[in-house]
Amino acid sequence: MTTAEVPAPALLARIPGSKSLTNRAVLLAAAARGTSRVRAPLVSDDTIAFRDALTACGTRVRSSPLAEYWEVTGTGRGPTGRARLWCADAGTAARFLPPYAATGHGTFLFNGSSQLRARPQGPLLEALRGLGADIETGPGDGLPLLVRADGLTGGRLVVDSSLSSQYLSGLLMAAPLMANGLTVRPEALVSSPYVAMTVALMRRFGATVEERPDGGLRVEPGGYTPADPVVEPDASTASYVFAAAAVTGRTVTVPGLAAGSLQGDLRFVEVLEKAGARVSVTADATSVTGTGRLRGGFDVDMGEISDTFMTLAAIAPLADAPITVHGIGHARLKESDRIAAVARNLRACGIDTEQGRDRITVRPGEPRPARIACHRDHRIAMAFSVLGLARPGTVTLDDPHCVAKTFPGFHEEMRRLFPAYELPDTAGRAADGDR
Ligand SMILES: O=C(O)C1=C[C@@H](OP(=O)(O)O)[C@@H](O)[C@H](O)C1
Ligand SMILES: C=C(OP(=O)(O)O)C(=O)O
Repeated sequence: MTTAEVPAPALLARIPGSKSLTNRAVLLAAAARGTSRVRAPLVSDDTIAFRDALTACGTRVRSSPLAEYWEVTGTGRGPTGRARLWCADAGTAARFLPPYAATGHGTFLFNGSSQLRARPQGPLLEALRGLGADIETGPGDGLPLLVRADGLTGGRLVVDSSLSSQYLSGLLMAAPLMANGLTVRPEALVSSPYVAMTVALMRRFGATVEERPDGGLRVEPGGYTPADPVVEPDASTASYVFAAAAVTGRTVTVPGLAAGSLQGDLRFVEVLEKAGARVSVTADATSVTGTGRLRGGFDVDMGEISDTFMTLAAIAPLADAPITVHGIGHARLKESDRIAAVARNLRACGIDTEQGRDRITVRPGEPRPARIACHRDHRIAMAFSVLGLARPGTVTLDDPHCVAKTFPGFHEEMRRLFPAYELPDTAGRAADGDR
């Protein structure tokens, strides 16, 4: 082999913990009687908001000095007393915490940023009211909401899960604290891997959950027992460094994100494989090796892994043929209307796109420099940063700090891995909504 043929060494990415696993683990630990340790938690805006909301209603959480673990002391029941819970931008807080609060006794006022207040809560409220919970809301069906809690007996429910899976996850996690447990069937479930993650973690904390032949789930009463789960690196976050591997022709490895992962978003690597990258998922790590070119000419359903569709869409102009993503209508209801935001930003780069209710097509083209409107959506910022890595000088983010929702050190890690990555101007941060 000549020197020219020696492959560049793999880049080892340091990807912080999963937001979804951290927030589930902290909630289940709060509901368990005794002390749990949540190891390698994500420390970011979303998980700090979630942790602080739980602390506000009486849970003790202590971080080890370097946040290698959070020690959570739970009471074995729902919260008691009066508290205000600030959910910031975190959909998981707004959807997981009200059902937990309703199993307790007291009054709990939930609120969040203007971005979060615009996100729908209707199916969750309907389900909780169907279980007898007393909940007051403002004029819409979102936050703010007041839960006047007096315990829940549980029962049977059908939950509209067409807008978000988080309603079902929230109800499931509260179910072991209901006197008679819960039998629940989702209708039109999106993002189903997150429900599988919920069930797996509930079992880890000692709950009994059975799958029923009609697609429903039966959760037995009896609460939770403490556990010491290790949080995996976040698979949605890893999608940016994997995409970066694909467009730069390098190999990126994420240790700890491996076969048997509880995160559906790890399947994003299969999408990169379609686009021509080489992928390896072993018992210890996942690696993606790119060619520096992207193969297009495919149409892919990303409904179950919709947090990663933008990672693909932002680099899709670099492919040799159009790429269509479908099944992602619910991505319009997240931190931004993500289909519209991606289309508008690509258009600003001179790229031709076409959007439908639940789809987007991106046509090949050479992006021209543009200021990217992040809409305070961490994933818009991170996805377009990968395009900026592939085409230096094209991408300026209007709010580079918004990555802090799930990965405060994103830009620095991209720069460490890829010295050519242009660090954004870090002056200023868009307001995070009126509190
Ligand atoms: O349960 C979870 O942890 C999540 C579920 C998904 O939301 P939807 O179910 O609303 O699609 C995902 O987009 C979000 O980032 C995290
Ligand atoms: C949709 C997201 O977050 P959440 O719903 O948890 O606010 C996300 O992280 O992409």
